[in-house]
Amino acid sequence: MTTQDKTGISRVSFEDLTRIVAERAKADPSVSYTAKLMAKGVEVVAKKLGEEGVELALAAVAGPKERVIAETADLLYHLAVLLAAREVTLAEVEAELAARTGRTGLAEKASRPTD
Ligand SMILES: N=c1c2ncn([C@@H]3O[C@H](COP(=O)(O)OP(=O)(O)OP(=O)(O)O)[C@@H](O)[C@H]3O)c2ncn1[C@@H]1O[C@H](COP(=O)(O)O)[C@@H](O)[C@H]1O
Repeated sequence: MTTQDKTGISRVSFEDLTRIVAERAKADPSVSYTAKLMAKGVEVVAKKLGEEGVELALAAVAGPKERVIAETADLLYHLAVLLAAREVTLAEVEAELAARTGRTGLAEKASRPTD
């Protein structure tokens, strides 16, 4: 699920991360942080997501770019865990995003050839 771009940099997409998290949620909590966190229940998962959000906000205001990147990765991971805990699929979120894009008409503009 890790891919490499043209410059050889390894990447994991958010979509792939949600798949990894969904898979690890079924693992033994003694070997998987994901399974251990999910076993604590949605309240703990939600609290963790809130903490990571605050950490990213603080880094954005006063931290170096590397810290913002690291805190964003933490936030995205914990968001993936929260979605798994609430059995929300990324496809459902993407459909909501598409509906919003449709409301602004930007989807039509993006696909229309330039004048
Ligand atoms: N992306 C992540 C990821 N980001 C952060 N973390 C963990 O999130 C935890 C939270 O960081 P904290 O500094 O708050 O740590 P902590 O105080 O020990 O955590 P708590 O006791 O408060 O829960 C750390 O233990 C990190 O290891 C992650 N754990 C897992 N993943 C991904 O999930 C996959 C599966 O992981 P396992 O479930 O552990 O197999 C991995 O291959 C990764 O791709």
